[in-house]
Order: sequence, then structure tokens, then C-alpha cells
Amino acid sequence: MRHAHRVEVVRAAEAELMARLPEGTLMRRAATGLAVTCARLLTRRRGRVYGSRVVVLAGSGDNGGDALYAGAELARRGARVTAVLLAPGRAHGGGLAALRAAHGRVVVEQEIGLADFSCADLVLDGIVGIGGRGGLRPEAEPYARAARTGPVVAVDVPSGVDADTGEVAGAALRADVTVCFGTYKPGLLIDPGASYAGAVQLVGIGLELPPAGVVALQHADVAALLPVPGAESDKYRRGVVGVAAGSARYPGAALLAVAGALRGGAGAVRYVGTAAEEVVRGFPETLVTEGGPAGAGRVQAWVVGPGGGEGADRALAEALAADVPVLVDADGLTELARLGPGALAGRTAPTLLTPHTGEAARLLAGAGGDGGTRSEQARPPAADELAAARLATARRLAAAYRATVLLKGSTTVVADPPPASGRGYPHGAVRVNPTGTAWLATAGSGDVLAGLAGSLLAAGLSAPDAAAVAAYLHGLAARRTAAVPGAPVTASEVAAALPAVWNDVRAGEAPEPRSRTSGGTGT
Ligand SMILES: NC(=O)C1=CN([C@@H]2O[C@H](COP(=O)(O)OP(=O)(O)OC[C@H]3O[C@@H](n4cnc5c(N)ncnc54)[C@H](O)[C@@H]3O)[C@@H](O)[C@H]2O)[C@@H](O)CC1
Ligand SMILES: Nc1ncnc2c1ncn2[C@@H]1O[C@H](COP(=O)(O)OP(=O)(O)O)[C@@H](O)[C@H]1O
Ligand SMILES: [K+]
Repeated sequence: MRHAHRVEVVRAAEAELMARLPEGTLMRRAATGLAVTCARLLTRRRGRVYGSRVVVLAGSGDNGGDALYAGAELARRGARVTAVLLAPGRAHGGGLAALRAAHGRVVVEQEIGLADFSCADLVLDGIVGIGGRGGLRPEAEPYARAARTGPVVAVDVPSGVDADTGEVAGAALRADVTVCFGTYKPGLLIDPGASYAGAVQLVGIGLELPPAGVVALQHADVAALLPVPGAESDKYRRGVVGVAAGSARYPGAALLAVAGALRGGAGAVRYVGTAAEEVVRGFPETLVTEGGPAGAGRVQAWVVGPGGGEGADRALAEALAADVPVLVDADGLTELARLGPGALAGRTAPTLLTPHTGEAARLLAGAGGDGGTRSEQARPPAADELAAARLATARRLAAAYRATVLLKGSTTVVADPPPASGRGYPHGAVRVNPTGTAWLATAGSGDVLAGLAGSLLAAGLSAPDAAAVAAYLHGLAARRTAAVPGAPVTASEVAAALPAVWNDVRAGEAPEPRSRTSGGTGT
């Protein structure tokens, strides 16, 4: 599992450790790890470090210090290193002295800096790290836009990316590799920030950290959560998942949700709705009933809403009345937004909401704009604003509806509501999914995800586990499905690939790198 900690938590751990160590130890550890990665990249690119052109973009803080010390190490190995000072007069004194002692060049004129930047074999982005606030300052912006031939290695976090949230206000440096220190930062795992970070490498500097606020599951974590039948299992003990989906207008949604549900580990899938005939034709193993959830037999979890059309209001009401976990998706979410969070107030079994950002906007508007405070006269949030702040959006929704929320899209985020005591954050760790691919943005893939997650709920996983495991398998399936890597996939193909990725995960086979995050030396 990858663990990500907020800046405040990192700073406290750093302070505690620095108090016990000789001055400069942590920065030396960080700079050495950084230099090792840079040397490896240069060797891959040019065959050797000696003679390569390296540019260090150095801001005014310790992030610049790390970069300058790493630049000095590369200069000692024969690299031609130029440091561009973005805040001349406020550069890190020790780092600057080390670079000069190693015969590095130092420039302050931005035109010279930009020319060097564009033709460098490697650029170190040490403009700003976890101390960054707001977007890039004007003097740094040209570097975010300039053409360049060599890779950019971001120091700790790409400058311009908010380390705590992954939000990007304006321009940011687009890195090929980010070398982060001590722990991942949430902004390196959540888009849009994650897409600026490139491959993320973790360099341990010895921090002792509390439990992480944000985590990303990996194969072993998912494998440990997959439901596997035991010798005494029967189909009922494995769990029956009820799927209330599809409508005369959207019968295909029923088929796709059932396809996902059949591959999620439940012992049986019970379908209710108008597409019963089509479902049985497509999947004869499905138990079908006409009508709504209330008249169907017992299930261990309900999935309600995919392609639900006009019947979604009744299906939602009946499913929510059942004392079992309920996953609400698509038209079920639109109906829930109309009803507001009060519709979930009486529930004691878990509720899992799976909105995309458009549905999230509706849900927030239905909750009164923010955190359920209906009195607040906030402008309804726009979907693209919510996508730009995915962590905050998922948390706001979870708090407003007091339900687990899986927010779909580029970096799917799973958030739990804060504890009932109302003491607010930190609460259960937010899980972010590293396996997604933009090819999943295809009609019907959300229906497959809903069925899959519902099946995992019926099999006994908690709502956050079911959500995170489903997102993980769904993302892997999309990547595995493409006949040619990188080619478009269909929702049906994603569902069909689920057994194979289930097997990959259990066998511990590594996924192809998407998240472009890779394990590091650990903390
Ligand atoms: N504290 C420690 O012991 C360690 C810190 N490390 C490094 O130190 C960094 C944090 O250093 P600092 O606390 O000095 O903070 P930063 O270097 O990240 O940023 C602080 C400086 O940047 C300026 N600044 C803030 N926002 C800016 C923006 N948007 N554009 C341009 N400049 C901006 C501030 O005025 C301040 O001078 C970490 O990211 C990491 O790279 C590492 O050396 C590991 C150990
Ligand atoms: N840009 C993206 N990158 C990664 N995954 C995406 C992206 N856009 C959408 N997805 C994923 O595709 C799926 C689409 O679901 P949804 O929007 O409900 O589609 P539908 O309603 O057509 O089934 C979700 O799993 C979502 O996370
Ligand atoms: K940086």
C-alpha cells in the first residue's frame, strides 16, 4: 500500500527527527537520493553522467536546497550543472556554496536560464516543494510552458501542484519523474497533480509517521480483500447481490451491471426490473424478478440506479428500505440528489454512492451546496470545478450524505464520512485508485463498476473496501482488455476481462505502470 501524508504531518515528523539528528542530515539524505535517480536517468539517456548538461531550477526554500545539493553531487561526477536562481538573494546558502565548490555555474537572468532549460539533458525542479502556496509565481511560469529536450525531475512535488490535494492553480512543472521524500504526498497520487508527477519514487529519510490520511492500494492489498469461497460455502453464504437497473430505454445498463456483478465474488445475482428477459438471455445464471426490490427475495446487498430511467425513484426507495448495504449509482443518484441527504438518515446498513463529477454536482446541490448546510446560499458547484478538487469533493459528499463515496473519473477517490462524533477530519483513510485509464471513459463502464462493487458488498466487504477493490479491478481490466495496448475498450470487454485480472491480482502479477507511480526505497 502506498501511504500519503499531509504537509502538516510531514513537517511535524521532520521536526521531531531533526531535533535528534545533526543539522542538515535530512537534507543530505534527500539530496543523495535525488542525485542517485538523476545519475541513473542521465546514464540511461547519455551513457554517463560526465559531460551531461543539468539545469537546477532553485527557489528560495529548502526544496531549492535539495536541488542545489543534488546538483553539486552531479557536478562532482563531471556533469555541467547550471543553477538558475528564481529568487536571487534568497537561495539556500549551503546548497549554493556546495554547488559553487563543485564548479557549478549560477545564473540569475531568466533568458539565459530558459535557454539552458530548453536544451538540458536533465532539469531538476527545485522551485518549490511542500512549502508552496497558490500557483507558480510569475518568474517561474515560463519554465512550465517552455519546450525542453531532457526529462524534468521534480524535487518532492512538481512545482505548482498542491501537495495536499493534487489541485493545480494555473501553471505547474510537468515532471517525468518525481522523487519524494519520507512519504508520498496526496497530490502525487490524485489528478490533476498525479498527472504532473510522472513516475513517483519514494526516498526514505527515516521519518516516523502516523497512519496515512490517503492510501493507494496495490496488488497484495487487493488480493487480501478478494472474497474466496471456503469448503463450507454455498451460494447464499457467498452472498446474493440484487441489481435493480435498466429500463425500457436503457436495457443494456442492466446487462452490464449484471455482467459486473457476476464477476464480483457473490454467490448469486438477483435482477429486478424491466430488462429481465434480456438479462436471462445474456446471463442465464441470473435469478430474475419483474417489479422492484421490495418484491424480490432476500439479498445481502443492492445495486440500484444504472440505466434506471423513470423507475429509479421507486427502486431507490425500496432498496434503501432494506436493511442491507446499498450501492446507489446513475439515475439512483439523480433521485437521491432530489431527495437530499435526509433520504439516508434512517439507514443503519452501509450506503455506497458512486457518482461521476456531474452526479456529484447534483448531489452537492441537493445537499445545499456544502456539507449538508442547506441554509448556505452557495452557487451550485460545476462538475469541472469538482473534478479539479477531487479529494475535497469526495470528502464533502461523504460528509453531507454520511455515506461512503466513490467519486469516479481520472483518479477515482473513495472517501468515508467523518466519525459521527462530528470532530471532523482526520477520519478513515481516503483510498485513491492507481489503476484507472482514460479509456474507461466509455459508455456503460460505470454500470459494470456498480455491479462489481455491489457484488463485493454482498460478499461481505465493507463499503470502502468494496469500492476500492472494485475500482482497482475495473481499472486493471480496462488496461488488460485492449487487444492492442492503448486501443479503445468497450464496457462489455471490461466486464469480460475481470476474471483474468482477478487472477493476476491473486498471482501477484504487477500491473503495467499507469499511475506512473512506482515503489521506492520505502520509509
Ligand atoms: N524540512 C526538512 O527537514 C526537509 C525538507 N526537505 C525539502 O524541503 C522542502 C520544504 O522546504 P521549505 O519549507 O523551505 O519550503 P519550499 O522550499 O517548498 O518553499 C518555501 C519557499 O518558497 C516560496 N514560495 C511559496 N510558494 C511559492 C510559489 N507558489 N512559487 C514560488 N515560490 C513560492 C516561499 O516564499 C518560501 O521562500 C520539501 O519539499 C523538501 O524538498 C528535504 O530536504 C527533506 C528534509
Ligand atoms: N479520464 C478518466 N480517467 C480514468 N477513468 C475514467 C476517466 N473518465 C471516466 N473514467 C472511469 O470510467 C467509468 C465511467 O463511468 P460512468 O461515468 O458512470 O459511465 P457510464 O454511465 O457510461 O457507465 C468510471 O469508472 C470512471 O472512473
Ligand atoms: K519542486
